[in-house]
Amino acid sequence: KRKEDYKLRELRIFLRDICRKLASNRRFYKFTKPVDLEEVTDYLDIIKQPMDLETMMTKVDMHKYNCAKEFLDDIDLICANALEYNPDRTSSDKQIRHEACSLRDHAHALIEVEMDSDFEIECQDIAKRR
Ligand SMILES: Cc1noc(C)c1-c1cc(NS(=O)(=O)c2ccccc2)cc(C(=O)O)c1
Repeated sequence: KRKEDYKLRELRIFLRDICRKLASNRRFYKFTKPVDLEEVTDYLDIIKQPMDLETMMTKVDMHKYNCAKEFLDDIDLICANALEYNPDRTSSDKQIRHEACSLRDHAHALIEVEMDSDFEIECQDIAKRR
């Protein structure tokens, strides 16, 4: 195995831990699974690229993320989807928008604190080459 394959394995171990922490926070419950298209029947009319934390965990296992930035892009997608699908002044829409912004900020903060910045730079260089 190449040296960079060991780096990417270390990245996967790190991202699984981040994903687990986010998915186990009760505040982010609505983002843990794909939106149920039987329950939310017009979801795909409005949201063209659904995303959720379970799907992200699968993407980690399938080596889809080569750096933390790519992982955070999917977190930002979860948040953007929730803001787009739930835009109204109702309390339920406001609540899910608040939860979505909290998920986004928590994820960025967790990675900022726990990730060595040089390691992320090395991963982003690998990502560019792939
Ligand atoms: C996410 C999301 N984005 O737009 C909307 C609207 C939601 C969303 C989706 C669901 N129901 S769900 O079956 O798709 C589901 C349940 C548990 C975990 C993950 C998804 C419930 C709620 C709610 O407010 O209770 C909100």
